Amino acid sequence: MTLYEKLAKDAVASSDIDKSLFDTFSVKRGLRNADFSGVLVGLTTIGDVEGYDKVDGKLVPKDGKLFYRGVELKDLAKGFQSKQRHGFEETAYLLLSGSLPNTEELKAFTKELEEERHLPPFFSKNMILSLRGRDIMNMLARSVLGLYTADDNAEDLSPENLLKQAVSLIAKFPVIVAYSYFGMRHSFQKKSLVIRHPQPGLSTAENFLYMLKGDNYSKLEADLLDLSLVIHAEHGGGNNSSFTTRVVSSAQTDTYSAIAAALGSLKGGLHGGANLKVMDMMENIKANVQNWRDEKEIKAYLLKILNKEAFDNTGKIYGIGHAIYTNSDPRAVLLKEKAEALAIEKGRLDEFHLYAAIERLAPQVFYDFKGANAKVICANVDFYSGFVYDCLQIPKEIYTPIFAVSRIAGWCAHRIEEVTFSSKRIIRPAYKNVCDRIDYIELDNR
Ligand SMILES: CC(=O)SCCNC(=O)CCNC(=O)[C@H](O)C(C)(C)COP(=O)(O)OP(=O)(O)OC[C@H]1O[C@@H](n2cnc3c(N)ncnc32)[C@H](O)[C@@H]1OP(=O)(O)O
Ligand SMILES: O=C([O-])CC(=O)C(=O)O
Repeated sequence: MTLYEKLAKDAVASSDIDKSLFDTFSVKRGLRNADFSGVLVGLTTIGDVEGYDKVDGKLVPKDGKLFYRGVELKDLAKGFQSKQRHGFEETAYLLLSGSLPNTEELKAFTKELEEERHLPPFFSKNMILSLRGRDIMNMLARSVLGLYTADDNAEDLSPENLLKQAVSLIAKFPVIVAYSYFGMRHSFQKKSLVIRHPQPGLSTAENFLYMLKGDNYSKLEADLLDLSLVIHAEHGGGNNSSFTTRVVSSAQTDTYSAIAAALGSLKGGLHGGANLKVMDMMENIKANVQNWRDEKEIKAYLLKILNKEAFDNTGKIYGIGHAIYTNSDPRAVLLKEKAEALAIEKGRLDEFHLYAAIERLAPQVFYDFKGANAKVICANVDFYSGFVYDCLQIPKEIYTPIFAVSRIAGWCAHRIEEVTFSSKRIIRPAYKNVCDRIDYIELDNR
């Protein structure tokens, strides 16, 4: 046995905690109650996620709703779309400040974003030439930590400084992602290094597409990317990356440290990284299901996935299930509409129908698999987003980074709330230790 095989065997054995002890000590696994609702750990005024009603102490599933500072997401989207305007900038303003901007405020905020898009000169050069990386989320996190050095006021926790840092990061994220993508391609795929400077007068979504593809993008693509940025921007305080932001911020550390931690969380396959997992899973399903219209064959394959006999053998159907949503995730509903329109335009309806069949059949297979007490599950935001990006010919490597380009707005709002609110306290829950006490043994006697 090698050293690592031995260490791994011992670590696995000593990490194994009897599941029944969680009940014995009333510990909520994953901070979730037995009825699947989350343990209440904080108060916020930022995002609100509704997925069920509690009636006589029981959860009653319902269609999902999402609110940003009290405004329902679908009303927000309808508002700017009906005026043929991009909405990410006003969404970010709403999340950071607590209210929708008027025309003057939006203009000033947009101008500030425009100015803040430029990376420090030493930084672009260093990042592209030295920051070799195989994963854009990892490169983004390292870049964020690097920006600490470029900020003379990095440790200042005053609300005004936190807001300056927030606007700077919201502006810079798309630039860093685009440059990191080309840097990665250059280093590892021997492709050309393309650096396009952000252009004045373009929205966040347009600038991002411009930096990726030059002028080679359509209005439809820009509108869809803008919508995607709006719907991914915030999801309450309990989602894994926003909670990470709050936990780390509660220690009174700097913005760059907190955001780098949040990026690490979002990258995970059960959180923002699920959009990439969905694409890999769908490739696997497409290759293994002969007849995409045969529901029986699709169900049998989904069951194999749940049984850990197919795809990545984890037993997870990615893009399905949510901590709060039950009947539907409103973001998936919005994306599905767009995915269908795109599929028609791009001649990919067969694929779209396969997605729609999996969205419909996965919950049925899940209930049969789990039995009567299974939680009610539905497609989540990550289910259709990859398909939409693929139709827009956006490279796979930046699916999860696009989530970050958007969610940075929500993270910053949560950080500001956590650092600023008057009843704050460092977040420090308890862990019950269930290890037996043992005597220290001298090295020669072990
Ligand atoms: C932006 C976002 O983060 S959206 C979520 C993106 N993630 C995914 O799509 C990954 C697939 N989905 C999942 O893993 C889960 O549904 C989560 C992590 C999103 C939410 O999990 P929750 O439902 O809150 O909690 P939990 O993971 O305990 O689920 C309850 C049970 O249902 C199972 N389950 C839930 N969703 C799925 C799924 N998609 N596939 C297989 N099993 C699932 C869990 O394994 C768990 O089983 P257990 O009680 O035997 O341990
Ligand atoms: O709320 C969650 O647990 C995950 C999620 O959908 C998000 O962060 O957008």
